[in-house]
Order: sequence, then C-alpha cells, then structure tokens
Amino acid sequence: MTGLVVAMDGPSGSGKSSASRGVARALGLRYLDTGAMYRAITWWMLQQGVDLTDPGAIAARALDPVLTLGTDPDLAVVAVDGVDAVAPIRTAEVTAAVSAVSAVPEVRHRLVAEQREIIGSGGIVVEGRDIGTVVAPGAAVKIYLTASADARALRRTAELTGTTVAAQRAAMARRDTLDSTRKADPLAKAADAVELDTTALNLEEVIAEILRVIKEKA
Ligand SMILES: Nc1ncnc2c1ncn2[C@@H]1O[C@H](COP(=O)(O)OP(=O)(O)O)[C@@H](O)[C@H]1O
Ligand SMILES: Nc1ccn([C@H]2C[C@H](O)[C@@H](COP(=O)(O)OP(=O)(O)O)O2)c(=O)n1
Repeated sequence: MTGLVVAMDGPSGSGKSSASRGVARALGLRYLDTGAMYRAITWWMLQQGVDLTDPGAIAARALDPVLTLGTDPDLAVVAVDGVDAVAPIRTAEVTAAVSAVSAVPEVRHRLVAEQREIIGSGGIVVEGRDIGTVVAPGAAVKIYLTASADARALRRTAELTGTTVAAQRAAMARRDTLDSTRKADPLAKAADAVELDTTALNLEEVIAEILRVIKEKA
C-alpha cells in the first residue's frame, strides 16, 4: 500500500470523514481531511475580522496563517499559527462561512499546494471535494460518496445540538450549491471515480465496499 493514494470526494454528510478514517485504519494508511484546512483558514479570517463578503479581502490574507495538519486517522491535529483549532473549526459560524472562503482562487491555490506536499509519495486517504479532479488526478483509487439529502441532513442533525433536520437540510443545500457552482475547482465527480450511494448502507458496509474497490484497482 506504499504509494497508494485514495481520493474520497462528495458532499457534506455523505460519510467521507468516517469512511476515510476507517479505510486508512484498516490499511495502515495516513489520512488527510482537506475540509479541515478550508475550515481552519475560515476560522482564522473570522478571528481577524476579514470581510468575507469581499473576495479581494480574503485573497489579500490567504497566505498569512500557518496551518498544521495531522495525518493520523486516530488523532485529529489542526492548528493555526500554533493554536489548536480542532474544536473551533466545527462551529456553525465557520460552517456558514467556509464556502465563501473556499471559493477564492488564492485560497485554493495555496491549500492545493500544501495538500500535494502532505500527500508526498502517497500511502494516504485524502478526503475533500476536488481530490480526484484537481489535487490528485493521478490517484489509483477515486471514490465519490453520495447519499440522499434526507439521509445527509439526518446524520448531521444527530451530531449537533440545537438544530432541526429541516434547518440542516436547508443549510446543506445552500452549501452544496455554493460548493458546486463556484468557478474554481467545483465539487464534481471525476470521470474515473467509483460512485457509492451510502443512503441505505451502514458505515461498516461503506468501508467494506471501498476496501473491495481498492483491492480491485490498486
Ligand atoms: N453509512 C452511514 N450510515 C449512517 N451514518 C453515517 C454513515 N456514514 C457516516 N455516518 C455518520 O454521518 C455523520 C456525517 O459523516 P461524515 O463522515 O462526517 O461525513 P462527511 O465527511 O461526508 O461530511 C457522522 O455522524 C457519521 O458518523
Ligand atoms: N477539498 C475541499 C474540501 C472542502 N472544501 C470546502 C467546501 C466545504 O463546504 C467546506 C468544509 O468541508 P468539510 O469536508 O469539512 O465539510 P463537511 O464536514 O463535509 O460538512 O470546505 C473545498 O472547497 N474543497
């Protein structure tokens, strides 16, 4: 499995993080959560008071924060300028703002370069929106996870407090639209990706299916 790159893309709540960590654990691979990198920059910009309605203001600060990302599937490490950001990057405020920040080409350019550096010579499962299309188009295995809008909203609601399935569904639909209609690196399925609908599958079944695809392709 040395050198293997597994690209895992799909919309929010399709199960990318859970499945990626499970596959990485099963095969002794590293794991990279690229969404955490977009969230970390967004968190930092909110703290700095950057006007997130102004793409020029976002672009001007895109290179300033220093990010540190871990690749152990059993230990989340996300730091910005040396400050732990594992919890704060998951707040509703960051979730609502992250699509605007990730639509800015200067942000993507910077993060894609850092993601490729972390991927290095491989041995890693990489999760995001543009991994199979932009970050690692040569990945030996590309998976595109989907699930129905209801299933995705139900899963997210179960993780959070103080929200409803209807509110989650609306928030996710908004983010899906922003993430899939932006000009730079939109959420899109690579032509050579294997699509897996997880609506009716439990996590163990999803991981087993991905391991089967890896065995076949890698
Ligand atoms: N196949 C599945 N069936 C039921 N729940 C799932 C499944 N896959 C993931 N989940 C749960 O759904 C939520 C969202 O999953 P996550 O892996 O964070 O998705 P994503 O990274 O695509 O946003 C988590 O609480 C996770 O435990
Ligand atoms: N490779 C990536 C990963 C995430 N993003 C953006 C788009 C997403 O709305 C945000 C957050 O991604 P994240 O994977 O944390 O989102 P979910 O946990 O699936 O809700 O970042 C991106 O543009 N490109």
